[in-house]
Order: sequence, then C-alpha cells, then structure tokens
Amino acid sequence: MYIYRADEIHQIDQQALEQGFSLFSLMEIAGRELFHKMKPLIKKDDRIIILSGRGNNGGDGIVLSRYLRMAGYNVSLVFPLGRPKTETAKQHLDYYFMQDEKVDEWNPNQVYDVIIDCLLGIGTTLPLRENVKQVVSWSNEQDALRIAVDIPTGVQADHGHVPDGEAFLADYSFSLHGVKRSTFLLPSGTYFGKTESVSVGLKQGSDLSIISKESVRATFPNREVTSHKGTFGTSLIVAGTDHMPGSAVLAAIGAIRSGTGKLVMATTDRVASVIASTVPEATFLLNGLERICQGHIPEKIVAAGIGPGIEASESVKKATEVLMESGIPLVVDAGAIQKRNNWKAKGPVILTPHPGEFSRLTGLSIEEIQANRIELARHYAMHHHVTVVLKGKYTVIAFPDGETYINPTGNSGLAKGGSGDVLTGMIVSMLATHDNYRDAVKNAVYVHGLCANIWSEKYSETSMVASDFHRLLPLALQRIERNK
Ligand SMILES: NC(=O)C1=CN([C@@H]2O[C@H](COP(=O)(O)OP(=O)(O)OC[C@H]3O[C@@H](n4cnc5c(N)ncnc54)[C@H](O)[C@@H]3O)[C@@H](O)[C@H]2O)[C@H](O)CC1
Ligand SMILES: [K+]
Repeated sequence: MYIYRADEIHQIDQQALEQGFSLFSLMEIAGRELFHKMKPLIKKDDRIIILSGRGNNGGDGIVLSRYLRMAGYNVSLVFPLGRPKTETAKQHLDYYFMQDEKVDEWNPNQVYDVIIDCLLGIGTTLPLRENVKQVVSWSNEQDALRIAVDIPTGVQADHGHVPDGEAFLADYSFSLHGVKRSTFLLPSGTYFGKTESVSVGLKQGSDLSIISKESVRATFPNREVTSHKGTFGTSLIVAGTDHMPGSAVLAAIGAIRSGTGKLVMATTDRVASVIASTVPEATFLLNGLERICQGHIPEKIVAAGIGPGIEASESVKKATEVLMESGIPLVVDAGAIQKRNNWKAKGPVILTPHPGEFSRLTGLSIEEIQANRIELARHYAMHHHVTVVLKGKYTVIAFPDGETYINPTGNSGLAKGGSGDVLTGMIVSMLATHDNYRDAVKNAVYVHGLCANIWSEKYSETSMVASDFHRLLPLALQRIERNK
C-alpha cells in the first residue's frame, strides 16, 4: 500500500485532467466510493450530518450526501463555513440541486448519531481559522460516530503537527487515492482512527509504502532440506557490559531465533556466562570489544551488529569503524549510535535509533522528529548513505537511495526496555540468511512487530517483556513461512 504527499495527489489529479478525466468525474467517483465504504458503519435511521467546507473536500461531501440521500439515509448536508468556492464543488452543488436534493442550515443545537467531516482536506494550512475550530470542537464534544473524509480537519497531509490539539477526532478516516503521511506521524496519527484508503480509479505508485505480509512472505528465505549451519551464515554481535548483561542476552535471543546458522557474541567473560545459560547455542569472542578494536574479526562472519548493552565510548567508536571497514553488513544500535561526520563503510550500515537516539544524532527535538519522522529518516539515510530504522509506532525504514517503508506491525507491548536489543539481533540474523540486505531489514522489523501482535491475541500488552520473544519468534515465523 502506497503513502502519498499532498503534492503527489495534486500531480496525479493534474495528470488525470490532462488525459481527459475531469475533476468533476474524480469527485463523483470519490463520493460514490466513500458511500460504499461507509455503508457498513451507518444505519438508515441514524441522524447523519455532513459538514462540508468550501474546497474540494467539501465537494466530496456534496456527492456523498447525494448518494446517501438517494439510498434513503437520513442526511443533513450543511456548509458551516459558507457555500463552496471551488469550481468543481460548485458544479456538484448545482447538480445536487438539479436532483431536487436539499441542504440544511448549520445548527449546533441539533443532535446527530454520525458526523462526517468534509470540512478541510489536503488543501489545509495550519493553524485552523476560528470558524473551523468552532465546528471541530463542536464535533468532538458530540456523542456520535465521527468519520473523516481524506484527512481529519486540523491535520495536514504531510506533517504531524496539530496546533493546540485542535483537530477532528475521527473514529474512521477514509483517505482518497491513498493514505497520507500524517496518518503515521505524531500527534496527527492519533486523530485518524481506523484508516482505509479509497480508490478513485487512478494509477498507484510512490516512493513510500507500507510493508505487506505478502512481501515478507515472498522474500523470506527457504530452508532447503539440504541446508546445514553453514548455509545460513555466522553472525557476530558486539554487546553487553558487566552491568548490562541482559541486553546482550536479548540480542542473542533475537538472533538465534531468526535463522542464523551460528552466532558469535563478542562480550565480557561475565556476560558470556549469563548468555550461555539462556542461549547455549551462542559461542563467544571474549574481551570482545577490545579484540575487535584491535582488528580481530572471527572468520566466516557474514553479518554483524554492535551496540546493545554498551555505552558510547572511544573504543565503541573504534570497534564500529573496524566493522565498517570490513565490508560486512553492520547493524549499529544503542551505545554505538554516536554522532559522527560520516558513516563511510565498505558494506551496508543499518542504524536503529529510537527517537531519543535520533535526536542525539541530529540535534532535533523529539517532538520535531515525531512530527516529521518519515522525511527526517529519509533525509539522514540519503545524506549519510546509511539505512535508518527509526523505531517507534510505525517504525520507518529509509534506505540510502531514498526508498522508504513504514512498518504496520507492533503495539505498545514493544514499548519496553530490551525490545530494541531483540530487534538488533533479529536484523543481524536475517542479514545472514537473506541475499538482499533490504529484505532482511524490512522482514526483521515486520516480524518483530508481528511477535507483539501475536502476544496481544492472548495476553495483555502491558505484561509483554522482551524475553517473551524467545517463545514468540517461532510462532511469528511459522505464520510467515507456512505457505512456503
Ligand atoms: N485524487 C484525489 O485524491 C481527489 C481528492 N479530492 C478531494 O479534494 C480535496 C482537496 O481539495 P482542495 O480544494 O485542494 O482543498 P480543501 O478541500 O482542503 O480546502 C481548501 C480550502 O480551505 C481553506 N483553508 C485551508 N486551510 C484553512 C484553515 N486553516 N482554516 C480555514 N480554512 C482553510 C483554503 O482557503 C481553501 O480554500 C482532497 O482532500 C479530497 O478530499 C477531490 O475530490 C478529487 C480527487
Ligand atoms: K476532512
């Protein structure tokens, strides 16, 4: 599923127009498709109000009103901001009247069961004008089902800011042609409710898309009957200090359960014995950090990671550089994520910051990052020629050429210390088993979130802990591999 910016939608509309497809027709299709999408949510005797604005979002509301009224729904079409001013919306209002349909006066004292927001769409500039704010806060105070058309009024298509928190608080949003970035940004994303896209019959395609289960299945490596431990490569993870042994254990769990043939943990003596009791399959490079700083990389390593459970220091920086020089695909996490002028490496480098770490890398506030995480991750990835996995709700994966993905899986069960360590282990392990590093990164992030979704089918998200991945990964991977 593709995700669009406002300018891409305008471009697509313009192209359709040049090819003889009028905006009037597009709006007609939009209104009709919205009608079909909404039918399962509403009843004929619901008191429904459509709040129509003066632009084309309002025009969609006019068409929707016509379809609903023709089908016998109890609908009031109102223009609380004034009558339409765009050509297409005006034409549709004329046509609406020709069909003997009527519009109502806006009366905030009336009570409704369903409120449909067609006030503002992708033409929004923020902050909202006072008259719009009033209608939005009226809507949010009503005890009614709230449905937004395209985007909830008060959010923009491309950015996550919601000035003063004033936006239509939708239960459902139906986005035309495709979902917009703000669905996945914060705080805007919290206003959309359940979001679906509505096709208006135009060709799909953009440089940002959502990872699909089908794509994970299609790119997940087969385990042939003839495979042996060498087939799936040896992974190396530099992790853990005596006072943070748990992170290294969790990274080892993530790695060993995700398919790598062999796992070498570069760590301290004490941490090694802790790991060995939970992940007996692991082998060790003792005094790992120092040995790697000296250039000692064990043989046959095909993927590496550094960072879980270690603090930023000169030796961590040095070890990271040694690994970057080696040409082995490298995951850089936690203590190894340090600000630097360049990430020049001979192989792919994958940074896995959470917003706090990305804030340290970029100098931007966490709030700014959350409101614009897609573009910021993409910009960093392109500028530094690295892959950025910006973690959080809707993890963003941006590759050095700008290709960017959003991960749909996961829930609040992952918002716990240690789940990032597991992810690092998983990415390293999948780098070792996949031919294509991009697939490895996408698949690991998707499966990591899928584990949390599986957990929440039976248990409370509150109680999930990172060590549960030991049990969850086999179930998640079974769902991915089942159809192979
Ligand atoms: N291909 C498609 O996806 C189609 C989508 N359609 C719909 O058209 C709107 C976009 O229409 P547009 O007229 O460009 O913008 P708006 O409806 O959002 O209205 C802009 C209108 O509102 C005023 N305005 C902007 N910001 C504010 C504010 N802060 N306060 C008050 N007023 C504001 C501004 O002056 C403009 O006049 C899209 O979202 C879809 O719903 C089409 O149906 C066709 C195909
Ligand atoms: K809207």
